[in-house]
Amino acid sequence: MKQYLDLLKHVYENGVDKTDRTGTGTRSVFGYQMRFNLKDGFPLVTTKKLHLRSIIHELIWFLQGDTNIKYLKENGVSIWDEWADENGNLGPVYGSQWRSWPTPDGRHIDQITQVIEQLKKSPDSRRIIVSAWNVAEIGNMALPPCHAFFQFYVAPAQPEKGILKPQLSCQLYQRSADIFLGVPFNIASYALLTMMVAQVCDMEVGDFVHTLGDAHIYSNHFEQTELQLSREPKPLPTMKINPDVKNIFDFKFEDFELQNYAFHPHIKAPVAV
Ligand SMILES: Nc1nc(=O)c2c([nH]1)NC[C@@H]1CN(c3ccc(C(=O)N[C@@H](CCC(=O)O)C(=O)O)cc3)CN21
Ligand SMILES: O=c1ccn([C@H]2C[C@H](O)[C@@H](COP(=O)(O)O)O2)c(=O)[nH]1
Repeated sequence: MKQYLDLLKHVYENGVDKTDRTGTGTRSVFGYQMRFNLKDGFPLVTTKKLHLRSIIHELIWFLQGDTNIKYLKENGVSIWDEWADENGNLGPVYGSQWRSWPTPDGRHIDQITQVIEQLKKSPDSRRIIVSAWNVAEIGNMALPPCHAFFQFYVAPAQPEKGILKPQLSCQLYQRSADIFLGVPFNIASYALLTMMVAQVCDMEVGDFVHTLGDAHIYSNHFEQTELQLSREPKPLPTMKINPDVKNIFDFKFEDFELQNYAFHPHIKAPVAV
């Protein structure tokens, strides 16, 4: 995960100190891009232990179109607790926009189903996009989407190079990035989503391209950042997905198995609310 450590170091050493909505204070740069070839292994940060359980459950929860934290709580995931109302609701956040974006004439668009159909029928399309940034609904969301907009790209098979199937890449635009806590989750989540989409479309994986807007380290994560930068990254683990799942909405927690994850000890950090 050199790419991630390079980002952390770049912002820590070159960012500008800036106030922010949470009142914590950040060091920040505007505009940064990372690229992960998903054939090189599963991009899970190794310089601190990451809680993949939370990441997998959160992704399944998004894909079910769910926006209430009940499912997460039932599965021991607490990362969204601070933002939910007394009934566990977050408003029309990711799951709602991904699966049922409301149209002015009263219909709902399932962007995930549309993207899978596009990938199967017209993989050359330059319009294979999911947007969570629904301007009209932002005011009703507990938090405006951070990972706001993503696009898929298919490179055709190249049998002469031994690439027998089309290769699926995904690029995400993340408008605001909490580099110490959020970004390791976001990288793993979109890497996994790309693998899942590739499997149900019978494609190989290509790259995950991660483009950041305001990329920041909170000032109460500086000590943790120095500790993490002092550590040597370890080889990437491998993610095995149950090959029998052919529908993107059928994936269950048990369908994922992480192998050979070598990591440094977990580093605790407070989340800015
Ligand atoms: N400031 C901030 N950073 C974020 O990354 C973030 C938000 N707010 N608000 C909405 C979601 C919630 N996300 C979160 C929230 C908490 C952790 C966190 O505390 N992670 C710990 C423990 C993980 C666990 O309990 O599974 C970590 O060490 O990674 C991570 C992502 C990502 N988002
Ligand atoms: O998936 C996520 C969700 C949230 N974040 C971070 C980025 C910011 O630190 C906060 C959101 O605050 P805003 O004032 O709305 O930008 O949450 C993340 O990194 N990844």
